Amino acid sequence: MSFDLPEPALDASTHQTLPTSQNVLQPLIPAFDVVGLTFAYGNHKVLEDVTIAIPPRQVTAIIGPSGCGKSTFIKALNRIAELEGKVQVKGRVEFFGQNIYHSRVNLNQLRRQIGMVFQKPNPFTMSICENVAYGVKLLGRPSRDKLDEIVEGALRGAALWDEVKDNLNKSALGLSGGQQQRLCIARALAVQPKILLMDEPCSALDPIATMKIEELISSLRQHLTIVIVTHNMQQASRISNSTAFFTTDETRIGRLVEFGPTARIFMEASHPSTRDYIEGRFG
Ligand SMILES: Nc1ncnc2c1ncn2[C@@H]1O[C@H](COP(=O)(O)OP(=O)(O)OP(=O)(O)O)[C@@H](O)[C@H]1O
Repeated sequence: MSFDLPEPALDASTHQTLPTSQNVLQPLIPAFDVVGLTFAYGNHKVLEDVTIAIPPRQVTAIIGPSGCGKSTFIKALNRIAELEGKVQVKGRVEFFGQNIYHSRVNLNQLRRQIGMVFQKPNPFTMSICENVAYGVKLLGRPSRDKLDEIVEGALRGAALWDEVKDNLNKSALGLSGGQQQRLCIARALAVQPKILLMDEPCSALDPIATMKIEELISSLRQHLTIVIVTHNMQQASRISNSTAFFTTDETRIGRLVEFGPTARIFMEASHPSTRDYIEGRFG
């Protein structure tokens, strides 16, 4: 793994803000500033020279054909890709100004701030309440009342509270697929992340459950930065502010082709391969 710049690992919550004319505090820096990222599992290069600045408090959709490295890209953003084996990383990934590949980065703290929701809902084999409280208890020992408050807040935040409030001690495995996915979102929210990475979170869900997750994403973006991988072009156009199109060629190495406001990417993409992909001509 290569680390470009030696610098202290700071707490990302210390990033600077400035008041705007509307007197609203706006972050000055991207949520993720990725420069020249090249990523390999062992010697298998999957991404090359990806440069992208992901805006804060927006939804960014990552689209592209199967195998172009979309999941790998988001798993490189919270360094969970390396849990799957040896990886090689070149380039720079800054999270609110911190180089996350610096050797002194606290990975637990990093991953707490960058939550992740996967394709298949993966609730733990425990009660609904224990699922949401799980990460909170790992971080400290809140009082019972505080924990109850956090669990309720996270379940409300994930638009699940009304459906489960009378069954908090029942097994999470008894929930429907869509409810399980919202429970996983609640579990991620409970530790107050700054970012939510979502890897095709609706691909295992029916249209109604998908609609609920999309509504949830739209409400969460007021407070959170969301990066979502999706194969569903309509979903990307409905819920995202910005879209990044990745693709690969005969080398099987993924590259970022184009990134910009979703409306522009969908209406007048600059690159022919982006237009071909969006219009369903390949992928
Ligand atoms: N843990 C891993 N070890 C080795 N190779 C991997 C690993 N995970 C993914 N790959 C390889 O990396 C490449 C990109 O995979 P990735 O899942 O990131 O693509 P993707 O665009 O998300 O694909 P899909 O849309 O099909 O989910 C593929 O060739 C895949 O086989």
